[in-house]
Amino acid sequence: MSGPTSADAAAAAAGAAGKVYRIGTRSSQLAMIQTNIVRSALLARHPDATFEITAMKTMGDKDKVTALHSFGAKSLWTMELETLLLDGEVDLIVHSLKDMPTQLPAGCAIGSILEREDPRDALVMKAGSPHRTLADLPPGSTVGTSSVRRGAQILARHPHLRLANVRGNIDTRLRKLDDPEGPYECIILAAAGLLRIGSHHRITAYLSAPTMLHAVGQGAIGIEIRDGDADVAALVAPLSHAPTMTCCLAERQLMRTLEGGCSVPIGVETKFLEADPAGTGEGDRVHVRASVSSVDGTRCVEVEDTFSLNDGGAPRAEEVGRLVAQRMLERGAGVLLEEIQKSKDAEAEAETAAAGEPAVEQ
Ligand SMILES: NCc1[nH]cc(CCC(=O)O)c1CC(=O)O
Repeated sequence: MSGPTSADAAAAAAGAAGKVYRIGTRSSQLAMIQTNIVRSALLARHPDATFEITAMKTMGDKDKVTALHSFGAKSLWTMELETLLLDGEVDLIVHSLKDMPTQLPAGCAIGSILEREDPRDALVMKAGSPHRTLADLPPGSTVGTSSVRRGAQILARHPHLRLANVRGNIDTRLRKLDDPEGPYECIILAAAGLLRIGSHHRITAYLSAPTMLHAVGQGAIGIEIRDGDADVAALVAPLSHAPTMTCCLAERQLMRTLEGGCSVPIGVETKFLEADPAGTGEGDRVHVRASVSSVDGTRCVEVEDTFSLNDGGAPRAEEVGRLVAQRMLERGAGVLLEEIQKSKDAEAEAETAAAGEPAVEQ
């Protein structure tokens, strides 16, 4: 993704005055907060333009979904908004990058990736729980998560714990957690969501490598635009945060290469390492740690390395993601992915029969 030139930016700034831009978003609390972050940033740059918000419930927000896999589970959060985008009903969409499929529909593109909030997962204990860590929990305690990635990593280190699905938006999940009649002793949520909705006080502990690698794109906000819409591209490009963009493009390419589109236990941790200002000759680098686990957590392929970026921009970031994925495949990740695909196919069949709920959480 090449940044706009200053001439482009100036043209866009001049061109935006008096215009009305429509921003599409989900209507959840977190989605609205993230959309307002984007709207404020745009308004600060273009005080003479108008930015309207079109909020909707997507299929993923609704509790029951019939035959979900026929749509590809991953697009449940984005598909209807993308239809509005392609129809010209909205001009840009604000998403949690984590919820954006790695393959966007034809005609759609990522216009910007904003600076990442804390990408780690967070452990949240039930209100009043005396426990502070997963290791503290008595055998058989129930951890609420619908994410196969989180579940696999928990079972790998804490096979004495039990997993149970918990669905809904963040506040719904917190409510289900605190229900005295409820089954959960704790739940795992993205720290970013809790921080953004102002619920940092609910974070009992941050989870990170080697215990828990986070989801691809977690904690970052992505802006989706129409491919080739130069006006909107120039409008949103300055909102991008280059280090976040590098890390997230690498993570997304890793996932794409592994073809782990939806509900596959791929965990990552990516750190942008800025060039040493003392001038050791080393340019910017990126440190990547990534894993694929079996769903029960008993097997895992992990790769960790540091890569030079050499000012290679988006193509280099994606090359790094591809390299890490290839190393993972060389070390046997393909077998794990195949197994997971098989069990997902079987699950999808059962779900069609039962018109069950989606398991799309990353
Ligand atoms: N589909 C759920 C979702 N999508 C984005 C976030 C949190 C914010 C983020 O990861 O950027 C969450 C909730 C969660 O995983 O706890």
